[in-house]
Amino acid sequence: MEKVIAKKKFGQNFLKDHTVLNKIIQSMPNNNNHIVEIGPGLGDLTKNLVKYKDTTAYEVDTDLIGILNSKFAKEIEEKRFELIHTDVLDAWEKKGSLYEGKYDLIANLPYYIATNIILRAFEDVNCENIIVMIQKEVAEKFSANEGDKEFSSLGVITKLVSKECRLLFDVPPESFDPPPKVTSSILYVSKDTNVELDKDFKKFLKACFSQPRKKLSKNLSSVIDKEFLSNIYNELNIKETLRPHEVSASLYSQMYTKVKNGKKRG
Ligand SMILES: C[S@@+](CC[C@H](N)C(=O)[O-])C[C@H]1O[C@@H](n2cnc3c(N)ncnc32)[C@H](O)[C@@H]1O
Repeated sequence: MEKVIAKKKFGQNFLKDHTVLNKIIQSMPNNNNHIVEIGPGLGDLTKNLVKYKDTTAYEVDTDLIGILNSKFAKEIEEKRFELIHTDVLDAWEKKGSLYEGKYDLIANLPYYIATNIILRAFEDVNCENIIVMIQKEVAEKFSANEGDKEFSSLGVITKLVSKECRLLFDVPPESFDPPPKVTSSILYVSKDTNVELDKDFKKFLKACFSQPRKKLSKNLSSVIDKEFLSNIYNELNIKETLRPHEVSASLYSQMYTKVKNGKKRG
């Protein structure tokens, strides 16, 4: 077969390391969920996924569609594999969910939109578990704990929407062809499907973390009345000197509820 030239604009770094592929498969949750893969690429991970479970994959690159259709002709015929040729973010926009039943997202993500994809998967009510390869630095933001210097709005959101979030293992650039410039990590998130975040919560967090090294009270005082803010701090027993990364996800959630209720009244 003709050698495929990886396209930078689609974040194509094909995973070639069999040990890593096996470790991803071994990390799959033991349940009856369908699998959704984003960006099957040349199908190396896909080949392993379809051995275990029915899979739906979304691929944007037209040049890969023919290759995948012939590689997985048997699985497509047997309805164990469905390949959807589209930009996955458009699919979410149009359909709301990537699959009509409960599913786990398992993928080596295109890094240029990895954060967006994970945040979108958090909102997709049918997605229960997420096992994705992303840039290590980004994975550390998602899995950070309060007090860690990496704890940001991504960490707060992840804590609130998940039962568990962990970095499973790191993957060096040499495991890919072509090798990316950075180390990668596998991120595992088990979602708490009962939680739905308020649509304006992200805007509130943006204000909270606008100047991450300043005091949280300073960041909030530019969007909230000082006296109202001081009352919230007193009611929730929050120390005035705390920086944004030192406040727990649950306190952020309680503060947001008070701000929202206060605004409704005011
Ligand atoms: C890092 S590669 C992973 C390829 C393959 N899964 C592997 O592990 O070798 C990312 C894949 O995502 C695809 N991709 C990039 N942007 C996409 C988008 N917006 N929607 C769907 N697929 C996309 C790329 O074409 C590529 O196949």
